[in-house]
Amino acid sequence: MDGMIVIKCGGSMIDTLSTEFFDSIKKLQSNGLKPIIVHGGGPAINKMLESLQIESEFVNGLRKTTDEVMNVVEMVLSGSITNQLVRGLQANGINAIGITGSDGGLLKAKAIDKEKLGFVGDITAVNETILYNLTSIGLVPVISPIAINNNGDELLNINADTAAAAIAVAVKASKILFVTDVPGVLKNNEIVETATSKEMLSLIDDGTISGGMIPKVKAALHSLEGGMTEAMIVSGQSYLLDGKKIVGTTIRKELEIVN
Ligand SMILES: Nc1ncnc2c1ncn2[C@@H]1O[C@H](COP(=O)(O)OP(=O)(O)O)[C@@H](O)[C@H]1O
Ligand SMILES: CC(=O)N[C@@H](CCC(=O)OP(=O)(O)O)C(=O)O
Repeated sequence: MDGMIVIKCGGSMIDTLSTEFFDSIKKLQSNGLKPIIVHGGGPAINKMLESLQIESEFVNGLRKTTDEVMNVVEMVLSGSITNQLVRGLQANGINAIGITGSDGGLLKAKAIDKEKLGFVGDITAVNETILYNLTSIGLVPVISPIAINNNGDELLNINADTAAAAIAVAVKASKILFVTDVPGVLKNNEIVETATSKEMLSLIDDGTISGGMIPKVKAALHSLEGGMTEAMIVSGQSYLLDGKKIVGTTIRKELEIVN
C-alpha cells in the first residue's frame, strides 16, 4: 500500500534508540507515511537464557529453538521488548500498538527443519489487512517476530530481519530500513553507500559481510526479489528520512538493460 515504510529495529540497538530515531518516525507520519516497526532482540534473549542457565546454539545464524527456548524467546520479545519500544514511542508522542506475529494470524509460518532448528519458521503468509487497519487510524504497529503455524497450535521463532522483509513485501511497502548498531555495510572500515544485489552477494562470498549482517543483507535481497525497489541498512543514531542525508547502505536491484 502507498506510503508504508517497514523499519526493522535490531536487538543490538533497542536500548540506545536516539532522539533522531523518534523524530524520524514522527516526521514520517506527518509526511503522510505509515511506519511499521518490526523488532529483534537477540542479545536480550541471550542474556535471559544465560541467567536461566538454558543452553542454546545458532545454526546458520538461526537460534535452535527448543520448547524451553521458545518460552524464553516469547517472554523476552513479546513480553518485554515490544512493550519497551511501545513505551518509548508513546513517550515521544507517537501512538503505537504492540502486536505479536501470532496475534490475529498476522504471521503464519511453517517449521524449516524441526530436527536441526526446532521451532524456527519461515513465513508463509502475512495478514496485511491488520496492518492496513492499524496504520489507517494513525497507530504505529510494533511487531514481535513470533509466528503461528497453519493449525494455530504451535509458535515459531522467526529471525526478525526475515520477518521484516516478508511484511514489507506483503504490504507492498515503499521502503524497508534495517536499523542496526553499525552505520551500514562496512568494507575496509568505510560505508558501502550503494550496491546492487550482486555486489552484496560477492561481499558475503569474500567474507567482508559476516555474522548478523548476513541474514540482514539476505533479507534485504529477499525484499528486492519480492518487488521492493530499495532496501537500506542504517544506524539507530541516524535520521531515517529523505531530505536530511541518511547515512547508510542502499541496496538496489540490478538495472535491467533494455535494448
Ligand atoms: N561488513 C560488515 N559491515 C557491518 N557490520 C558487519 C559486517 N560484517 C559483520 N557485521 C556485524 O553485523 C552486526 C549487525 O548484525 P546484528 O548484530 O545481528 O544486528 P541486529 O541486532 O541489529 O540485527 C554488526 O554489529 C557487525 O558486528
Ligand atoms: C530464529 C531466530 O534466530 N530468531 C531470533 C529472533 C530475534 C532476532 O532476530 O533479533 P535480532 O534482530 O536482534 O538479531 C532469535 O531468537 O534471536
